[in-house]
Amino acid sequence: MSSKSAPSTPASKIERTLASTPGGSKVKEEKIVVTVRLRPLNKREQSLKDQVAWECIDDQTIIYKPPPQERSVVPTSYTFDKVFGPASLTKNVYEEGVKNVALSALMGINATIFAYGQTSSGKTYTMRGITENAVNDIYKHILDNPDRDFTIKISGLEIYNENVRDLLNIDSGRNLKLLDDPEKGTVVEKLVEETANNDQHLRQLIGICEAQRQVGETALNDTSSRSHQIIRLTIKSSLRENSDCVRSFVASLNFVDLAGSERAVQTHADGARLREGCHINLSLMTLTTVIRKLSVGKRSGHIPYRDSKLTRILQHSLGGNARTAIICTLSPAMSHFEQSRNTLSFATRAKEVTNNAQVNMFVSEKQLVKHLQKEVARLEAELRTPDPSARSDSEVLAREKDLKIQQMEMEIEELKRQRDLAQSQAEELRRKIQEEQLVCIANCCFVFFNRLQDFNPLESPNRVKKCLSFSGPPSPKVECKDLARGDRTRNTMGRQTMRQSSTAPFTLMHEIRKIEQLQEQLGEEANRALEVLQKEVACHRLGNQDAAETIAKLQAEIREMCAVRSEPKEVEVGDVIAPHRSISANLKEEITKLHSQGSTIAGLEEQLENVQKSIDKLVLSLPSNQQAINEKNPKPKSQSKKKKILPLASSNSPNIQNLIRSPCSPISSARQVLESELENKDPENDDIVSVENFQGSEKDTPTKSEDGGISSREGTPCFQRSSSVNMRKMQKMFQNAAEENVRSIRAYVTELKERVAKLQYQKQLLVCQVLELEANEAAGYDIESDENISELQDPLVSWQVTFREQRQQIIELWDICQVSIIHRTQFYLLFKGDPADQIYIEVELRRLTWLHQHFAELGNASPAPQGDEPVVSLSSSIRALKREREFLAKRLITRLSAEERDALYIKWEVPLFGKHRKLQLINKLWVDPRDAKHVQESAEIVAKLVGFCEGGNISKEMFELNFALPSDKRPWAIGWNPISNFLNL
Ligand SMILES: Nc1ncnc2c1ncn2[C@@H]1O[C@H](COP(=O)(O)OP(=O)(O)OP(=O)(O)O)[C@@H](O)[C@H]1O
Repeated sequence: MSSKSAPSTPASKIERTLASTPGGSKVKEEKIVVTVRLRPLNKREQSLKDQVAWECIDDQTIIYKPPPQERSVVPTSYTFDKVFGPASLTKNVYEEGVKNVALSALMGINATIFAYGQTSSGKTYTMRGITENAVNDIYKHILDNPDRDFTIKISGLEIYNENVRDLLNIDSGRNLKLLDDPEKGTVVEKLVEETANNDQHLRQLIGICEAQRQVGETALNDTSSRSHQIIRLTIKSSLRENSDCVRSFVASLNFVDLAGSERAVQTHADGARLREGCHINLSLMTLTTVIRKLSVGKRSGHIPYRDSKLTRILQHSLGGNARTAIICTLSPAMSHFEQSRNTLSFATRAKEVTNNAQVNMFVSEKQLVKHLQKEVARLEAELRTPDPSARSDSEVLAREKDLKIQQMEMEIEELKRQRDLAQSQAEELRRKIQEEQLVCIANCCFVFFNRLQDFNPLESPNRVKKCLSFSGPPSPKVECKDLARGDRTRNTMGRQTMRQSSTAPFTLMHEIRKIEQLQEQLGEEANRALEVLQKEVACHRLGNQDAAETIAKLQAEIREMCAVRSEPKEVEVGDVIAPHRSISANLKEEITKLHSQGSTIAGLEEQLENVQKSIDKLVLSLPSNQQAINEKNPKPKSQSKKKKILPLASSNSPNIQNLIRSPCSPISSARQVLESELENKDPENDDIVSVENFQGSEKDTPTKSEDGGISSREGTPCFQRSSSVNMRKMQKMFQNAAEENVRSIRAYVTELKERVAKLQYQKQLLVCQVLELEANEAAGYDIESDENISELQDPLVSWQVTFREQRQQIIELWDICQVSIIHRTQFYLLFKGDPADQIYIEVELRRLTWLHQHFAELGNASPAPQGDEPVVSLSSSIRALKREREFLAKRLITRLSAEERDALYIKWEVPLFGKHRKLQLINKLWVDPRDAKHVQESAEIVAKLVGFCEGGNISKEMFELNFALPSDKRPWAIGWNPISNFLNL
């Protein structure tokens, strides 16, 4: 903004939040400005001789003044941006508390001022004065800034019983819809917006809005506002004519007068007033939740703006693109202490909410057209008088770009030239080496030829041929022994042979024979090396003894398990009800069967554990792991050498083959690759292996010749390169395949475990049924005529309906039987009506029914302990539940922040500063089984305290273990008789 247009009003003070140049729209984070206003005691309060509970001790602190009889309570103080005592004027509240925020709207920043507080605390009284003062200042600013053109529009709405009504068009009687606009956010459809011609007109329109608002009489306020009122001014401003600036400011300024939070008991509300009160409290609760969530950071999860129309409309003002000021109004009366403290808690949290206000600018079409016309005129003038020095920026840029491209092209050319030069140099070098080798061979032949001529001219052609057959080619791989001593030898060859020219013919013959012999040896050596290599490859293919044995064991175990697994299939879900008929005939037999099933399942789990161990062993025996182990625990040299050469030493175990044949195993393909690699091996490579072996093998393929240069294969770089690359590749392939197998077996084992868990549950259900039947038989009840069972078997009964009914029964039985609230929470959060939950719901309902009967039979009597069995009685359950609540109360400290705790105290109406408030809160959880919301919220709190989340760290299969004693690892193995074992909580 130019200095010319800078506001001369105190609004200039708010530059800290402004993007003060029209060119930028910087976002600035800023906390909500929170002030508190304490009104004087009103006539009603005075007449009731109500005491003053609050005092503003300075301009930022308000404290609670406990009555003399409450000496023990430490005075509590709250600090805010500003606090205003009973004697303060609304003008002061405006000037010191909200003016800066309100006038931001004049410079394109959205602003919202709202009043929050209990009914009759002075919200309307304060907001009227604030609006009046703001209007005055807005028009003062307009007067002070004649260079800018301002447009002010006004709209007014109220949210009454969750309906949005247009206060400037009340006759329409419409409930206005809220629409989502991608740019503007929530928009109220068809809301009338009037343009204010001047300040008087604006005041008049505001007056209309206030007059149309729903007001009613309550015990606390003769003119109680029964709706939330939002008066919105939209302020646009742009620089007047002759300005180059095309951008204009636009912002909205909201004055929000909320309906007061109220207690029906205090307002004596009934009928329509009570209904209004409910809506008011509900939307204020959403506002409180939004503020609470925003106060712990915007990333604290979902912010429920959409839960009420109020928060939806005010979304920008709550943590969004706006500056916001909240005035919290308080009654000083002791009788309103609780409500006042709730207001202060709200204010405390609101202080932590951060907004991201930015300057909102728009380009007016009129201004834009004007600007473009000017620009066109300037360009036309430029074209008429071309001036090279006045080139446009884009031309300069294009030129720079062209220059850069040219430069890069030149660099590429230079690089190409250098590359060609290097290639020709390399070519030249290669050619020279070949020439040198040819000279060397020619010399050699010349000497032989001369010698043979000396010896026997008639035989010479054959001899020459033979000599050339091994010394001729330039390749170094077939150089004869004398020639193979290296470059040095090769270079001096000519001189040596010249010196030998006088050697006797038989010496020469001997030389030739020796070379022939060496050639033969070379062939043999190559063959031997190949054999060793093939053996090694074969050994690798077969795997090592340990792994093979493990795999054999593993397979035997899996086979055994498969056999065991088929047995419990008799107890499938569909069969659960079936035993009823036979049970009534022969209960004993069924019970024995169940008992044996228990041990079968136990056996199955043991088997599973064995398999798991075997898998772990197998994983350990894999080459990479083995190598890691060897590195960790070095073995004696001979052993480690064996491992190194044969990491998967020979074994004829068929098991590995079985494993390899497993459909998910890639090892079969790995094997094919292996074989094809050997079969298709390039003969050239054979040569390389043999020659290099010839050059350096001694340990594994010793030769007779000491001076033959044949040494150990180990440590020969070329050998390692050619064979160990393949070995590593093979090991890797085997390892991958084995790991793949292990993974598939693990998945299989997990699946089996899940089946075991399910069987266990089914067994529990069966046991419950048996007990029920036993009890019914004892009572002479005819099982066949049991309607409940026939209903259970009726496939037409909708599961969802049944689920809801049964879950409600369960919740009520939990309450009656004083069941652990952690257990309730887990169960409640886990089983939400999925058809697969049927069995769990069934079991829970049956065991609770049994428990209920059991408690009823016991009455107040303390049951005698049966051996080691824990005694279950209602009183023991109550005691256990009490301990659990105490435990959870302690967890409130560690699991929740102070703010979260305070929010809960407020929500659950626990005095914020009361004694034992943590326990008080926990004692309020899970106490109303008929209130679904209460149950849900109780479960959420307990879940948070014990640290489990839905779909997270608890699973249905795990859940069943909660029926068992913590010390009991295999609940099904105990047998059904002491049912209290798994009913114990
Ligand atoms: N600071 C104050 N000084 C003097 N009187 C006040 C002050 N605040 C409020 N009052 C008086 O208290 C009464 C209730 O105030 P008001 O209607 O503004 O409360 P409210 O919070 O808007 O109530 P509701 O939520 O029920 O609408 C009014 O008669 C008002 O004049």
